[in-house]
Amino acid sequence: MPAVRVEGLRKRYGDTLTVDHVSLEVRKGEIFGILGPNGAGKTTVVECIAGLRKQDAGHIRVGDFDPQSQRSKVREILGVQLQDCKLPEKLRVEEAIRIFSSFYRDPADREKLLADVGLTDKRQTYFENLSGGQKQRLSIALALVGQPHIVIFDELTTGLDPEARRLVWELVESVRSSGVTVLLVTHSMEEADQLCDRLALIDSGRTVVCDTPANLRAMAVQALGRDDATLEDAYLRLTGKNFEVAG
Ligand SMILES: Nc1ncnc2c1ncn2[C@@H]1O[C@H](COP(=O)(O)OP(=O)(O)OP(=O)(O)O)[C@@H](O)[C@H]1O
Repeated sequence: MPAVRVEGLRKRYGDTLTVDHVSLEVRKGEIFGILGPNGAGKTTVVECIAGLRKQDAGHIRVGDFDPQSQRSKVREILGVQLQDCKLPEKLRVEEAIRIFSSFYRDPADREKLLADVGLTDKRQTYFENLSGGQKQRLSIALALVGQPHIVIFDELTTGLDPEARRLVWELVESVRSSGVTVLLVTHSMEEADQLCDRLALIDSGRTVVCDTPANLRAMAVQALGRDDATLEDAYLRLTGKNFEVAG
């Protein structure tokens, strides 16, 4: 059984069809990327997967469960870090982890979690005084506090400097090594190429292709006759659009 299965997902906001027939399958134990430009509909897809939005059409399964009708079951196996995690400014790191732990029957060990995300020495620090990278590492800890089997990370590294981004990438790798399936939303080609085992390329609310970064690059190499073809070239080839302006 796949970790997550999405078939023919559609979601409309008013008159706009934001997600139009997105289908994808996330295998257990992989880092699966949803890659697309800003506004492509990536967040809407993962919000439907998490049961935070109701789709207009299509089927979603998280493990064996339907996020709409079995939301509490899905909450037991799915951890979510959504874009722009904002906590009260005067909340300390360890208070945030304690509060989130209280939502779960069998929460993770709080000391281990702090150590795993490299925030043990920041436990007494207010949220407002954390750096961007530390805030993102805290948001990863909060997504993992319920010991999920699958975790969604949405735009984890946007705005981080290269060093902070590298630390977050290492953390994502170690989350996967611990046996958790990762569904990663990103608009960074580099991040997708670096971290993901497989990707769904999303363009204007549609899945263009699902494949490994290496296969997508190989496709672009063959199509363009250039050995240095990149994921970006593959995107351009598949959509006819430049990634930066496609959303
Ligand atoms: N609640 C809403 N009501 C109306 N329109 C919305 C709503 N949420 C998102 N949209 C619109 O749907 C489109 C897709 O948004 P979404 O956040 O899913 O895209 P995204 O690919 O995650 O983009 P980004 O990378 O910028 O976060 C955008 O045009 C956005 O403005």
